[in-house]
Amino acid sequence: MNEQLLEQIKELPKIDLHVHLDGSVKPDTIIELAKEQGKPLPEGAEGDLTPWMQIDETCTSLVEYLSKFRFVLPFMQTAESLERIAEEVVEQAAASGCLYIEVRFAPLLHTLEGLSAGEAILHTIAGLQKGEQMFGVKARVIVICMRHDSVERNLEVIEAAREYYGKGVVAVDLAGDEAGFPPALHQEAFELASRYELPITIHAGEAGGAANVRESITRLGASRIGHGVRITEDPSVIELVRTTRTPLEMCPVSNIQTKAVPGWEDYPIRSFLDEGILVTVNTDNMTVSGTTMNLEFEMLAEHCGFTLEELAQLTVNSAEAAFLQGEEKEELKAAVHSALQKLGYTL
Ligand SMILES: O=c1[nH]cnc2c1ncn2[C@H]1C[C@H](O)[C@@H](CO)O1
Ligand SMILES: [Zn+2]
Repeated sequence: MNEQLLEQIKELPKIDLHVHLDGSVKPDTIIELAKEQGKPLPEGAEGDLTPWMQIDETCTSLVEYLSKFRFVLPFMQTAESLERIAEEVVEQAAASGCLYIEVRFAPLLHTLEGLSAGEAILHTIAGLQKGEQMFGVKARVIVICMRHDSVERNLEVIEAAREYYGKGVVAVDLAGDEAGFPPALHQEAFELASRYELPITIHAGEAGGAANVRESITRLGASRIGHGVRITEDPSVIELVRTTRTPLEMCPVSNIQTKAVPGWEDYPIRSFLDEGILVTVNTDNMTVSGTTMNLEFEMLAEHCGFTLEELAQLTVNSAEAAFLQGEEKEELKAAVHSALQKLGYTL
């Protein structure tokens, strides 16, 4: 690929609106946490843990992809581990030139050793704040309800999210096995979120069809959609997403790995842009997917022919889609325009 473009991509500011905390743990950190916490690593897991934590090209589905998360969760049950991992996510985002990130995680996955959902949120926010100070990347939390959890458990998650809304938390989400658990199962939890005026994003149209995207917008009150690649299956859902200006948090490398799309030649991002959809590009899981924001942009340049200006436009879209106040969004957009200008381009 064009060497100059590769260099310029590194200089471009980025925004990652869809990155999971537990999918973005540095392998060496798990080795250290295992020692500190006196927990054994599974038999055979020695040296570089990357193969244990990263999906490979043989992955056939989202369910298989999700199996990778089981490895890290036992080491993410303490205040210290959540703070450290959150801080290190900010560090990794800084290395890709991110200005702003929204880091998501499911508090109930971190309550196996006594932390409450609220405490898990508190310590994740603390880690992000430390990262923000150290690495200069603004960082906020999106609180996840898991699809396999009961309505009662997820109502608890919404209550905990509300407690920290405006104090580090910016929104709530629904994640996990989309094919096995349709959006309607969680209507009650998201009705509560709407009553509390918590912004909502929902994973949909990844391992499930376009109808899930429609349901997430019309029944669960989503104002953003995680992935959404499969809206290609229904022109009326494309129209809904377009006319409601619902941003799509696309995660190209992850979408190829989970087989949400068959391959790069079918990746619909350019057609979505042409149709006037507010598209954003994100990592999903830096470790599980073996990706970074720089790599996502490189892939788009290589496989979808994106120019530097088009990539910068994606970051402007992300600023627009961010769960931030208007003024903060304008600041981010101005930073993108000025960085692009320094590189000799304008939008
Ligand atoms: O791409 C995804 N789709 C649905 N669920 C996901 C994806 N990436 C991660 N998750 C799940 C697994 C994690 O344990 C959970 C909380 O971050 O969210
Ligand atoms: Zn995700």
